[in-house]
Amino acid sequence: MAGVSVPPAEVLLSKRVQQMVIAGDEPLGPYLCRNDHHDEESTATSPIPAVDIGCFATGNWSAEETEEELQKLKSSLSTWGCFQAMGHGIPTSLLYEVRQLGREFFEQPMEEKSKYAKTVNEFQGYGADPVPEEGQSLDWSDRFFLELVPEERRDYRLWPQQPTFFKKMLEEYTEQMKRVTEIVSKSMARSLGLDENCFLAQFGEGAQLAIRFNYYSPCTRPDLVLGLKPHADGSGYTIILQDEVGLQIRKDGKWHTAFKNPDALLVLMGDQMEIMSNGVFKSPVHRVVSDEKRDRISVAMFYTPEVGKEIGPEEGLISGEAPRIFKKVKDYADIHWGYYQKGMRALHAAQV
Ligand SMILES: O=C(O)CCC(=O)C(=O)O
Ligand SMILES: [Fe+2]
Repeated sequence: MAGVSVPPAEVLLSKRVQQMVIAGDEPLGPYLCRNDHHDEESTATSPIPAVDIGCFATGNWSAEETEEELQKLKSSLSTWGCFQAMGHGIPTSLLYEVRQLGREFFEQPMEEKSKYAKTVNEFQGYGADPVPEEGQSLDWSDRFFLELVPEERRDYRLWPQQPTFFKKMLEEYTEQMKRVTEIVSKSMARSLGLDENCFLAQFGEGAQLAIRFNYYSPCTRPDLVLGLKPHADGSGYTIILQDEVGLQIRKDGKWHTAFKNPDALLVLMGDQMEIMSNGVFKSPVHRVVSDEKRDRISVAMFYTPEVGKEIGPEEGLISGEAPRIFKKVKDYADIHWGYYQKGMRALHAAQV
């Protein structure tokens, strides 16, 4: 577009996407990242498998039924790299309230949200990702990111005063997530025939939980932007709560839309679970598409090994037929971040 000057990413990122949409601004420059007309044809609609994790927690199920769910879990994680967790025991009302908490936060006036704003290079707080490397695209979304566990990593100055029940609700959800991560980590180990505590031991006593509320504004040109660019997570795994469709998972060369299921938690493997499972579980590439009319909230809980803790493939998964494919690594999330900012995956950095 001759004659149209595009501000640099730093300048664009000084404004929130939500503000731009309210002001009627069109996306421009690095926000324009889609040129994949052909990929519309390759969007598929097969549902992500659902696994009833209640059977791993209660002991009320028969051995056959439990084995069947374990097999489903293993098969979903080695093909899709994710599954919809049902039977998690979190009341539907709490899931609704957590999503609502996100909505209410973003619906506040800018002056209120700005009290929790992060600077460009920080992670915790309200804003967008730090400025990516030259030539990388920007996401058509706003975020609010908080570290939750271990508690000493919390920065309470960034915990909103409004809505007033924010702190209570977040603490309640954190407790539920600790419980769910324990069930999921143990079940994943059992599904691979390993000692049920092996992944928990790798995550360590100081395993981290961090939450990201993602707000995806509508966009007049959803064909040109993405709410979140294609990426794989650097976490151990991520537990996603969503209210509307928009998330897509890459599998077999196609984008698969994750249907909305307000009662389910979408459990998605990050690169570190791919490493610990020696490649048996896949860390899937995923993205979020924008909608012309509708906004969307998602709440992602990142579960990541303790800071400074070395992780690596479980020995029990390595054999003559299944040689080690990953090295031991530590603070992989930082390695991941370096590549993410270049628009690249990081997993190769952990390969032997
Ligand atoms: O919004 C979503 O559903 C996915 C969010 C996500 O992939 C992330 O925060 O890493
Ligand atoms: Fe993600």
